[in-house]
Amino acid sequence: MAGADVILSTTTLVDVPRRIVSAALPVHDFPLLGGWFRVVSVAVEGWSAVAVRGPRSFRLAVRLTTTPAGTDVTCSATFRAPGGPLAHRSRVLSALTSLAEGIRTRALALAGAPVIVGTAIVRGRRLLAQQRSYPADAAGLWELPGGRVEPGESDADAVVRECAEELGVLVEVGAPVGPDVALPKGKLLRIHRATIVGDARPHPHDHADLRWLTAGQLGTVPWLPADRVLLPALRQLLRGLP
Ligand SMILES: Nc1nc2c([nH]c(=O)n2[C@H]2C[C@H](O)[C@@H](COP(=O)(O)OP(=O)(O)OP(=O)(O)O)O2)c(=O)[nH]1
Repeated sequence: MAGADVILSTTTLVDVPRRIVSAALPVHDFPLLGGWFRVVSVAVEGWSAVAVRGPRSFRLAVRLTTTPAGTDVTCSATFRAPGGPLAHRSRVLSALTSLAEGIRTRALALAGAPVIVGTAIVRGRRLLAQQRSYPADAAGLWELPGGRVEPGESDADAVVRECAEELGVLVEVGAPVGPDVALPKGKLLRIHRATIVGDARPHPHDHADLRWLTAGQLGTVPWLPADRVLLPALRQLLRGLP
């Protein structure tokens, strides 16, 4: 018997801004309900994953909604239940609750995390990427200009300072791009859009190379792992430019 599609969901309030809760969503394959799930999209508004091993025809989605008290995390599952809608209800609901609890715990930890700002500098429908020269495990990989937000600085102050130090240019800082992304050692990566003031040319002060990449070229360089999560948002940014 094929059974009907069943949708179950739970909502949990997390007292943390949505941009930070989005960094708490799993981005690698993870186990749930006796199987493994693969993340297929991550955005500030939420996330979706499909079963790749175990419970086939199973989709999970997390929707993040800003509320006056923080962020509502709604976890939902869509699946085929051969025994009818009630057959797996309590097991699925408890898995959704544990998914939400994991997100909540990580989001609360990330709320106090040091922020690393990255800068999406765009010019003529191209994005400026830079190649790291150190440490050994990151040398040769690509990232966006930026660095740690120092005590007392705003994100925008840190973007301006880092772009001056790393590239020798003055930038005008715009809105955040894509979701925040959790980094190793409990840090948080947040990308801001920016444009170079005037027609100054950036020079790599402590990086191996710089490149201006079109949306179609973004996948042609090896990025740091966290930046790979951001490629869809960066592509969308470039494709949406006038
Ligand atoms: N600037 C930047 N850092 C990134 C990106 N993606 C990513 O994972 N990171 C990581 C690499 C580093 O571990 C960390 C940046 O921290 P940092 O600025 O304090 O450290 P750093 O290694 O560049 O060294 P330094 O400035 O202390 O010399 O963030 C990105 O796109 N831009």
